[in-house]
Amino acid sequence: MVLDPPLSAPIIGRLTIIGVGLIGSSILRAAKARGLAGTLVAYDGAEAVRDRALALGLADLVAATPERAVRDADIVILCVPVGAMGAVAAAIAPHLKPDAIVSDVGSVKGAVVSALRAHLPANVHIVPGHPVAGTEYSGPDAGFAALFKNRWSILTPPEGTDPAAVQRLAALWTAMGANVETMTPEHHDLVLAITSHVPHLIAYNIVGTAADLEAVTQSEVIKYSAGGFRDFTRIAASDPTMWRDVFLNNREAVIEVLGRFTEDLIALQRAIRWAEGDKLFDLFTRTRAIRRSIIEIGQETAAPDFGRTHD
Ligand SMILES: NC(=O)c1ccc[n+]([C@@H]2O[C@H](COP(=O)([O-])OP(=O)(O)OC[C@H]3O[C@@H](n4cnc5c(N)ncnc54)[C@H](O)[C@@H]3O)[C@@H](O)[C@H]2O)c1
Ligand SMILES: O=C(O)C(=O)C[C@]1(C(=O)O)C=C[C@@H](O)C=C1
Repeated sequence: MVLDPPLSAPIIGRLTIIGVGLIGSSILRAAKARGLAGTLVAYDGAEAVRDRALALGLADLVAATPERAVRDADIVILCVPVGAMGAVAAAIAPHLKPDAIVSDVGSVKGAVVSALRAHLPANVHIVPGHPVAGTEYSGPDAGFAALFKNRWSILTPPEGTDPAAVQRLAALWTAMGANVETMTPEHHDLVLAITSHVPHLIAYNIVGTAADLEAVTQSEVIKYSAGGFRDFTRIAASDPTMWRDVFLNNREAVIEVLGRFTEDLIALQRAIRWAEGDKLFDLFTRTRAIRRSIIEIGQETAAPDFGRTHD
């Protein structure tokens, strides 16, 4: 997957990325590859990450403080774990220029919107976002420029946000290859609970259960994990800080979806207990069709409408 060639002129003057991990470094790489900003600035709370960002040449300036990083920035994107968004917003708030756009890439939106609004001044534009693209790896070495190509980037601007600011951020994501969609934070959090958050919880749980089972020793887990279990271990290798913060900040939607999921699981358990093969066969046929339709439209990250019925 390759990005389009560089633009003839930048579309942003100064772009600042706070948090140079998988997502932050991917934005820097994509922006650099396509020449999207006049000046690229990076800051990370960890000195080792700042040193690595310098060594990798990810930005024109790797700032030593958040204050310095956001000075004169036209767009600032917070790429830190969801639980750190409020503290970062508080640290940069007094140093932002009027009319700057402040965005983020957090996997949860309602809690982040509240955290940003609580700390940022009224003279900046808050346009929260979430690129629905990632991997199980973290850190500045894990990023790559084409991460967002043909993936969704969801923007959740609070009511009353200047449409021109939303448009400028959308243009940045489009230039990085993403397809942009706008929705409310609440809708985002419910959709992502089913398509991303609960699937991760299921993966963490099944791998934990397997590891705890006496009969399945560590070596057997590895030895026989060529099939479906291996896919779960990939997801369950995702960053613990990031995912702790996701679940702590999207509790309501995750608990709602988990309730539905648990009911459906119990129904499957009953079908197995009573040897109701037709029920199992019907569900598996329906889910196979969903997978095939996702592949057909080339959108492996699209949210399927499961349309499950309860008995
Ligand atoms: N990993 C994914 O698949 C994925 C996909 C989409 C969105 N996201 C979201 O993107 C954000 C970043 O995730 P990531 O995978 O890039 O994480 P990461 O662990 O690779 O990088 C996060 C970086 O933030 C830095 N950081 C943490 N607290 C900080 C603070 N207070 N001030 C400055 N820097 C700080 C860390 O040192 C680290 O370098 C999260 O909010 C996550 O929910 C992740
Ligand atoms: O592909 C993966 O490894 C991911 O988990 C990426 C994934 C997802 O669930 O789709 C994870 C969290 C994000 O907020 C967005 C994307």
